[in-house]
Amino acid sequence: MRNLEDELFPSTPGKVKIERAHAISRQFHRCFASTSTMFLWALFLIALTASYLSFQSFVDTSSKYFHASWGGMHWERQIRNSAQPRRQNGYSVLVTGASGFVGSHVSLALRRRGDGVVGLDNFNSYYDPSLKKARKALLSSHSIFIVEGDINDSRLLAKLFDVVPFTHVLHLAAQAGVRYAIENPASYVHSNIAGLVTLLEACKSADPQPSIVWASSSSVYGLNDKVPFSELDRTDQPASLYAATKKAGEEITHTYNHIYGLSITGLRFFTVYGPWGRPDMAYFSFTRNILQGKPITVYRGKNHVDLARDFTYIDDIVKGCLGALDTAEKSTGTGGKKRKPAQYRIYNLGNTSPVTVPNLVAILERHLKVKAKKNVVEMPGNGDVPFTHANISLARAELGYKPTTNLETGLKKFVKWYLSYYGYNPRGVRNL
Ligand SMILES: O=C(O)[C@H]1O[C@H](OP(=O)(O)OP(=O)(O)OC[C@H]2O[C@@H](n3ccc(=O)[nH]c3=O)[C@H](O)[C@@H]2O)[C@H](O)[C@@H](O)[C@H]1O
Repeated sequence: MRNLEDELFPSTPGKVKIERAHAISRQFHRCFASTSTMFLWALFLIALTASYLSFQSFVDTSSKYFHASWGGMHWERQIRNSAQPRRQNGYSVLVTGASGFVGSHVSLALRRRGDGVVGLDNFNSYYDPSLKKARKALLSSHSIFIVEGDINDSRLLAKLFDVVPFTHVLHLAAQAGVRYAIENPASYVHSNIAGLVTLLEACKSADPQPSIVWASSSSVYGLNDKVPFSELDRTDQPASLYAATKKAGEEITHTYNHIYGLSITGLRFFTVYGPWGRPDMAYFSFTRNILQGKPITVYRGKNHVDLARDFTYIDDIVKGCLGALDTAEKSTGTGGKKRKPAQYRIYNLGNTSPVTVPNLVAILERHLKVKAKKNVVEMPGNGDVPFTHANISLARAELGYKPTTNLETGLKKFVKWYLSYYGYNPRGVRNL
């Protein structure tokens, strides 16, 4: 039988062979000893790495739930202060999307008349978050505190309702934009459906339950061609996923009203524009491009028919929101159970005088004193509808809603704001 020695030194003779074999054996044991030490070290390192990784995942998971940006006594004090009404029988309103266009305007209006306001906004990057931060700074200079968080965060919502017995929720947080839904459909489901349900769940469990006023959209009329659009018209032919999620929101809110007794008012906004507006909207991006000398794309409908919108000025929309809050009845549920039927309403908030897109451009050219480079193209089939036109009889009768600003005047105010905010900076970036 061949031994190790023979294997290693097949030709080594006698004693030398034996001594060398011992030496080899010592080496082998040393080597084996060092191998097992290495093995132990390796085991130790693996264990260390594994515990580090699981610690990391614990930190990641916990940070989801114990987010550093909210919680703590100081934070709660800020929330309570901000929610405190400064007038008799004033409201405590939770405004979602408070750093958004409509949200920031209504928050300021509520604060000015002495209501308490707490904002909630996730500051997402759908459009320049620095504009949202600037709106937040404006609100904060009026003692309005905005929580940075998402409406899908049920723990955060529960905490907010724990800290403040909100009388009202003005729900304006949403994924806006009709055409962007083609690019990012999931974000519409996330914010306009999942987020809405999370918020309603929190409202239903809150004690007391708040009254809810929320932003639906003129887009729910979709392919409806009966003008002007009335709340009684059909809304089952959406032309975009955005419209479909807003319509779904109307059905979802109805369910929560029916089962849990939440008082709910949906407002169908018609193409809202004005100072501090949304850079993704046509009037805003046209202004930027015209000032930069860049071409603008003007969509045109079938048979060369111009597209038209019932453009509605922000101050009119603010009055409509306040009218809805002021006429909202209390929710009727408690402990998650309805005690009696609660109010459920839907209103158009439009201007009632549609203007074509080429006309919008002509007004901007006049106010900016610059001629636009127009690129007129067929309307792509990406969710647009040819026209919108609101019948506002119901809102007028029940909310006292009465729009007073036409597009000419409203755009003048917008341009004035645009130039003061961005300056004449041709890159459309804010001068600080
Ligand atoms: O009422 C609503 O519920 C919605 O209003 C708004 O949608 P819209 O009415 O589509 O406004 P907006 O994009 O300003 O386009 C205006 C017009 O310019 C045309 N348009 C647009 C872009 C362009 O590059 N060229 C162009 O011709 C375009 O074809 C259209 O005819 C909100 O964005 C939306 O979030 C929702 O609130």
